[in-house]
Amino acid sequence: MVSYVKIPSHLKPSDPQGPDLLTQERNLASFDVKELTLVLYGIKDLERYHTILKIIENDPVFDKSNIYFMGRNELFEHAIKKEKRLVQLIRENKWKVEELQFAEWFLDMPGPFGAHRGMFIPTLIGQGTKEQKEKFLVPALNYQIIGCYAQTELGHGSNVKGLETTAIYIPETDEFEIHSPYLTASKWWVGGLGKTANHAIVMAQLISNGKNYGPHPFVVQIRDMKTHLPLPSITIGDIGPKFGFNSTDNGFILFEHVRIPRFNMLSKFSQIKKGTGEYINPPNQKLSYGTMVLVRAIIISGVRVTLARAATIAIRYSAVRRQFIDKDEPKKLEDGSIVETSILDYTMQQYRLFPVIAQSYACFFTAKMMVNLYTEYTKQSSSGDYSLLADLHASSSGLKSLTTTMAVDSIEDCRRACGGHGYSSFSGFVKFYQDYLPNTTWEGDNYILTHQTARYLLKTFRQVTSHKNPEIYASQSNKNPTISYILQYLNEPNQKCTAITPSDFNNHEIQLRAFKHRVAFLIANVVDQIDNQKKSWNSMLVEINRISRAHCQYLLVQNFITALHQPSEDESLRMLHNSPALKEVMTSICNLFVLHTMEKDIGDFLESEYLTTPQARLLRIQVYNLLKEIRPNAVSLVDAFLIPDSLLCSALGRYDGKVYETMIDWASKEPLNGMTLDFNPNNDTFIRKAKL
Ligand SMILES: CCCCCCC/C=C/C(=O)SCCNC(=O)CCNC(=O)[C@H](O)C(C)(C)COP(=O)(O)OP(=O)(O)OC[C@H]1O[C@@H](n2cnc3c(N)ncnc32)[C@H](O)[C@@H]1OP(=O)(O)O
Ligand SMILES: Cc1cc2nc3c(=O)[nH]c(=O)nc-3n(C[C@H](O)[C@H](O)[C@H](O)COP(=O)(O)OP(=O)(O)OC[C@H]3O[C@@H](n4cnc5c(N)ncnc54)[C@H](O)[C@@H]3O)c2cc1C
Repeated sequence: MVSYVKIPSHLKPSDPQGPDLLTQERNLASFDVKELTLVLYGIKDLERYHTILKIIENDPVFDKSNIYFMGRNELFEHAIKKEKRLVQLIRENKWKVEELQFAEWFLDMPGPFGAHRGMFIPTLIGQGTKEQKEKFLVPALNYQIIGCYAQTELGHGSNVKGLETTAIYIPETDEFEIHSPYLTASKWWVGGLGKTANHAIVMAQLISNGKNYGPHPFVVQIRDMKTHLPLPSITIGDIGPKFGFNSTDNGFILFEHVRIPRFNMLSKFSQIKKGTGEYINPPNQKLSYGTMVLVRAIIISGVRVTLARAATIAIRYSAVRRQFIDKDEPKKLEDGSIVETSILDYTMQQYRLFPVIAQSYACFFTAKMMVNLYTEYTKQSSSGDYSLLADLHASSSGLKSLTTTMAVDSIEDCRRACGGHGYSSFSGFVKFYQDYLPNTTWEGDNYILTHQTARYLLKTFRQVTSHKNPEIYASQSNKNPTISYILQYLNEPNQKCTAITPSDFNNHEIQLRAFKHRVAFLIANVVDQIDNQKKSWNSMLVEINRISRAHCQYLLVQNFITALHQPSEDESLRMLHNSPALKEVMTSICNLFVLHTMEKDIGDFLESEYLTTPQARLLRIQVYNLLKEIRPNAVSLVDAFLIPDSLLCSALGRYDGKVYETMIDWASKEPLNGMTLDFNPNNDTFIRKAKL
């Protein structure tokens, strides 16, 4: 890239300690960073990581050095080129899902084929029959057709039952007619639809013999395979500029009595019989919403690396950045000279940033739990047993909501913790934040999703408490955390915390009891208000949100603690258990996650009367103690995430700590620096290219 500004050569490094500060930090670690990285990735995935990274970093098509200077059209073109190159690489290297996951992560750009891979293909896999897979999935996997997932409409998103697009069965021709009766029925927001896709999975109200059977998925070809123009009676467009995600062509589509063969209704679970139009019921009414459950689970698995990326930038920058001389504890160099204090040494900075590291590790263990639950469900459902679906839907909804909200809040906290430079695109936060933000809205708005989790919790509470002998559920409490805490609460509704010193709060039994008691107390309260005081659902929505949050925080806490203590077959967990140094640092991180989470929501714990006010003060002191304990390991804990510089794309978070050199180098490449302003008012051009 061209530099438009020549940087004077006389400059000495302004802070000779700068990059060295990171080396000094790394020397403080109490554990082996490589060992922790291995725990996080596992041996096989770490090999994959290095193989794929090398390919991506050495390919000029994936070069990101110009990315912060691109406008919408350039971004889109760049993304299309990347997608095409990625397809070539998939073919050349025969990449499977495992490799592709790394490639997509390193590419770091929402692209026009994202919905094809993330939603179109999974829906065909999950909901198509064998014949439908042959017809649509095989060409989709070969990129001969490119698809998108068209569910949301201009007028309805969350309320899927309220969708207005119809698919009416026409027995005479054995076809469906796809139609958008109102402007508000226009499909909207659909990723890859605006310019790229030639097929769509359209969620539409299935109507046969005059009866509406609710939203079902239909495969609809939308563009001509040769000209790429929209097919007759179909109107398509891009929805315009957005907060972020501008490298993707989110689109809209309207149908005017478009006919498709009956074959195109995805029919693994429910079918329409030829000629009669008879509807065959699915084994579970919500199976047509299956893609959403899968994608929510995938989103939860991705939160760990999002938090890790934000923490890496902010922690490394905070170690390098210095402001003020600490009057009480001035920092002295070996030669006795006094230097400004690294901002990572300020306790407020630690309080803002260390919990983000802890959140990332907490999400790592919960992602494992989510994958296990999903795998178990897939296994059972393949033999017709859908009994785990309700549990899976409840935990994936609530955890998607909690963890993605946590992630966007933490990216912003980390950005602000970098002061003014955090506001520059060169920080690596701006595009990253903009592109991540829709995770709180898509696949279910984060507030709406908590209703689903709460419904399940209230139902379970009512079921257990209405039984003459609730203990009959005890045998299920090992597998079902909700039943476990409800039973504990029923047995001991006035449980009290036994901590008398700050360090007592490191006791994992005390921590678990606190979270169990709090969530059961909150559920009991909501049940009482709805069932006995006859409060409406709407009047309880804030409490509904609170119980989903409390439940999911408990899941995160429980999964972390279990991972530290329970013997496991899991390769990563065995490595963790076998290393005393790793176990020690992970225990501190776990304690910080648990106690910081409690402290943030201390009102709930006090209200449930598990804690007293003096105990809340002790807890806070223990949070401060943990910050001090973690401080020497902070940089190494983020190094262990192994987020490559090419992905971070951050002047502040680089591994070598060369923050200031990079800031001025990148600024010199700003194209505006290649222009001169022409102030002659009689000229109709105000800006012209400078002669370099
Ligand atoms: C890999 C990354 C790729 C990223 C690309 C992402 C691009 C973005 C794509 C999209 O955003 S696609 C559009 C996604 N849209 C949504 O997620 C819409 C959100 N809304 C819903 O999911 C649902 O409508 C609702 C909010 C869950 C409500 O549904 P409904 O009104 O039908 O249900 P209820 O009456 O509340 O409940 C009925 C019953 O069904 C259960 N249930 C609801 N959903 C599911 C489900 N998905 N799976 C299983 N069960 C479900 C619900 O719990 C109720 O059960 P009971 O309480 O009656 O037992
Ligand atoms: C970048 C991006 C990409 C997307 N990609 C796709 C795609 O590929 N395919 C697709 O089909 N969709 C896609 N979507 C759409 C997305 O799934 C929806 O935006 C999402 O489901 C939320 O629906 P909505 O926008 O209609 O919000 P609304 O449902 O209108 O919600 C608006 C607000 O009202 C509140 N609210 C609504 N109902 C209630 C209630 N009952 N109680 C309390 N509060 C309520 C919500 O909490 C929210 O704050 C995408 C969205 C974005 C931003």
